[in-house]
Amino acid sequence: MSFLQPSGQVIELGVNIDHVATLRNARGTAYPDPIQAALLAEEAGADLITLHLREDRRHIKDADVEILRPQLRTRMNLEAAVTAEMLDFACRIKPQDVCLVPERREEITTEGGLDVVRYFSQVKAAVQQLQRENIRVSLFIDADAEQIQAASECGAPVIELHTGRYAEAHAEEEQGRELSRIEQGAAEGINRGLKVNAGHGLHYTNVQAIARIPDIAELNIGHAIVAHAIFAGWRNAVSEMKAIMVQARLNG
Ligand SMILES: CC(=O)[C@@H](O)[C@H](O)COP(=O)(O)O
Ligand SMILES: NCC(=O)COP(=O)(O)O
Repeated sequence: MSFLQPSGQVIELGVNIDHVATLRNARGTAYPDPIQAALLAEEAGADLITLHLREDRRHIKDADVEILRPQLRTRMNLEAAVTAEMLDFACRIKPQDVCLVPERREEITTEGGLDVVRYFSQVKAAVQQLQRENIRVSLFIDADAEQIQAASECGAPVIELHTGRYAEAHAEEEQGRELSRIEQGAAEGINRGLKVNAGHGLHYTNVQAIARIPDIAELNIGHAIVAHAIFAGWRNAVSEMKAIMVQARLNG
């Protein structure tokens, strides 16, 4: 369910279920079930479900994606690296959305945005391959004018601005600078006719400033929701995040 805001721009919540799978994999049990988490998240207000099939399968497994795809009532946003293996998998599963992300096996989490400038030809080919399967492609990039331009020029209709540096900023001044970068990046994306999303490291007290940016259509949030769910319950963690986002957008 999307909330139409005075600005006319809907703010949507993509719930990333990766770390439900992290907890499941910790003991090799079948629980907690990421599929159940996704379906309950939809009931609690998620507008889409995001999941990151990493090369090392540290959390989401191929079967999670395969089983979930036909069951989702909203839509699936599959995050994947720009590799033949992942592109072929995505073309077989045909999620509504694929977000191309950078990936290094040794990273703890996604460290930066996809370098579309450096890998332009490969990313363009990946975008075209996915679009041939009627998959909408998003590029997970830093809020950088050159990257936004390259994303537009390679034919991707959507960008997701990496909010990690904003989320990890300790000093208020640094966080303000990062917020301005994201605001400018979002405006640049809109000027280029792109759908602009954002995500990474967002939580219950830093999401408001991002949700207030009227050019941003969708926030993908996972780790903080899974963490909060331990104390508040899964449905509440999702519904609370959605309510905070909507209220922030309404307040402007
Ligand atoms: C691309 C992104 O920022 C998130 O999807 C993040 O990758 C979540 O997965 P990890 O926590 O495994 O990095
Ligand atoms: N693309 C961001 C995402 O899906 C969730 O990132 P995080 O909230 O787990 O940091």
